[in-house]
Amino acid sequence: MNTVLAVNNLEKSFKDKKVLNGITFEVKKGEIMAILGPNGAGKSTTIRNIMGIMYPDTGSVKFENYHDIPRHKIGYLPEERGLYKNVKVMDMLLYLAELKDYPLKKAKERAFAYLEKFDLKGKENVNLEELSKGMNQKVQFISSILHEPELLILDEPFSGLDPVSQDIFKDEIRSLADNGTAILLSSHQMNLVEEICDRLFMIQRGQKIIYGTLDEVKTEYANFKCTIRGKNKLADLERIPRVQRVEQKNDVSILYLEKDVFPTTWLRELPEYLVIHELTIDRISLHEIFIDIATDRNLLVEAGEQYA
Ligand SMILES: Nc1ncnc2c1ncn2[C@@H]1O[C@H](COP(=O)(O)OP(=O)(O)OP(=O)(O)O)[C@@H](O)[C@H]1O
Repeated sequence: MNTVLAVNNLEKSFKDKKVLNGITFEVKKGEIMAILGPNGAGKSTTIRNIMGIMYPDTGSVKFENYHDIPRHKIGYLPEERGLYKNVKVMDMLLYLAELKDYPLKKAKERAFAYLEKFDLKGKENVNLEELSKGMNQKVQFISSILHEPELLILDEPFSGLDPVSQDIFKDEIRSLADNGTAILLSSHQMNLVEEICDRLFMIQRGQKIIYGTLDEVKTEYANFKCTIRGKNKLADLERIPRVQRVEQKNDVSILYLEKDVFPTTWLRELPEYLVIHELTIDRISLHEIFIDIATDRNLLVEAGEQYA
């Protein structure tokens, strides 16, 4: 797959506070890459450096086949919403497409089609300030894709959307990638990230923590967890070999297992005194990996794991 965007070793400080420290990753044609991290990790700063809204102290941002940032080839949904107010929906869409040198006739056709797709048919002549927050977000999203960008950067595209709209966004983002658009997306909704992303780049305090395909990350970092329904003493569960920690709520206990546990071997060796009404074994979710990192519980490190 062709690399569309290459971010290399970005460093950025505000006064004497370093907020980006060696950020390096690529976004390839046709893939959805998620940039993840706790609040204040440096995601928006990374995106702003890519967009040329601010400049890094060192490091580079390179676009395939371009020396400078090809603004007409990029679509950008910023974290800040509702940038325009007293403007009609269609006027704003066409104005922004024109700024990207996109043919007017084609822009208009695409705008009508997208408004219909996003359940905004008939809103062409409504002022943006009269639309709900979610509707505004849909219009802003349409404006970021109307000119058929090669690279689409979405900062928190799902925030504030109801589940139906989230699904519409999700399907559209997936279909854009399937048609070749390179997509960089920041989001805190780990379930959605897990559903649509091909690769992810997780940062904390401006530094890389995890970088790889969703499958690689899950296999590498998502240890198994065993959920048992049945009344058991915490101390008994904690004594079971290869159990890293236990969380209990009423009769349900979740046993987080160490890395490289083989579930079949581990299950065979469970002590007979355990009360088990139900038992399931799964890999921990991206959400749990994220929480480990964001809360500095960081079991990955405690387990002696090397970062990717
Ligand atoms: N213009 C600025 N001046 C000073 N500090 C800044 C500026 N912009 C961002 N920062 C700081 O840089 C750090 C990273 O901020 P950034 O907005 O990139 O985080 P983020 O990962 O996007 O967070 P969130 O998930 O909350 O949106 C934070 O500590 C923030 O306070």
